[in-house]
Amino acid sequence: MSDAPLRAAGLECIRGDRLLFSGLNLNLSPSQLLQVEGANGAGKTSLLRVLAGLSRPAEGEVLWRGLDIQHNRAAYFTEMVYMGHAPGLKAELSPLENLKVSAALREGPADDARIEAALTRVGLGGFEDVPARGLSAGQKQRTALCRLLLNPVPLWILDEPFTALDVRGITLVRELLEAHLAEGGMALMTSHHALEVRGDCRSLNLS
Ligand SMILES: Nc1ncnc2c1ncn2[C@@H]1O[C@H](COP(=O)(O)OP(=O)(O)OP(=O)(O)O)[C@@H](O)[C@H]1O
Repeated sequence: MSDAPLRAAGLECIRGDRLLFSGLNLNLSPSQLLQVEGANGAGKTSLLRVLAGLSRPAEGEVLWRGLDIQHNRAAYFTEMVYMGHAPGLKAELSPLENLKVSAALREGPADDARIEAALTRVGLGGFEDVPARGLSAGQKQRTALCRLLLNPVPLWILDEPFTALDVRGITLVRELLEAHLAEGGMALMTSHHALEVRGDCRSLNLS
């Protein structure tokens, strides 16, 4: 049996009256990236939500370090970050405030200097105090990416992380992924962009 930290076996997913996939197995080991590919509507987001423990499969199980994530959600959520389609920011709060709130919800109060350094790293120096409703789509996405820097966890699950990003933003995500893999992290990702990431990269096609 594989000793990969993330293992899924026999996954089946049905949305409405459509069977999206069945009998799906996957493993993810340290320093690996798995890119989930497929046409619009193939079930990529549905699969990522199941792997993140946000929805339940019709059949099968997802194991994290050998334990079913549905029965060990609290432990799983301390070791995994999920970034969905939407950046998930409160419109009236600034990037600094949004990140303080999300850090406080996860690992306790965060220090401003660390958050400001992360915002600078993602190219948002000078925008720390602008309410999120006044940011562009790409700037909101960059704010969301800061969560990866501020909350170092082994597993990233990223649904379309390049949404709204310009060329430099796409390079930034690639660099973050490469550093994460080099440190032994794991990542699952969907993307319609072809992306060359240095490291152990695999793909799973749902079409
Ligand atoms: N809440 C829902 N209720 C019913 N069907 C849904 C729901 N959400 C998604 N679906 C259906 O499930 C299928 C897969 O959707 P999903 O979002 O997983 O696809 P995707 O591969 O991520 O697509 P895209 O590339 O467009 O983001 C689609 O046919 C969609 O219509």
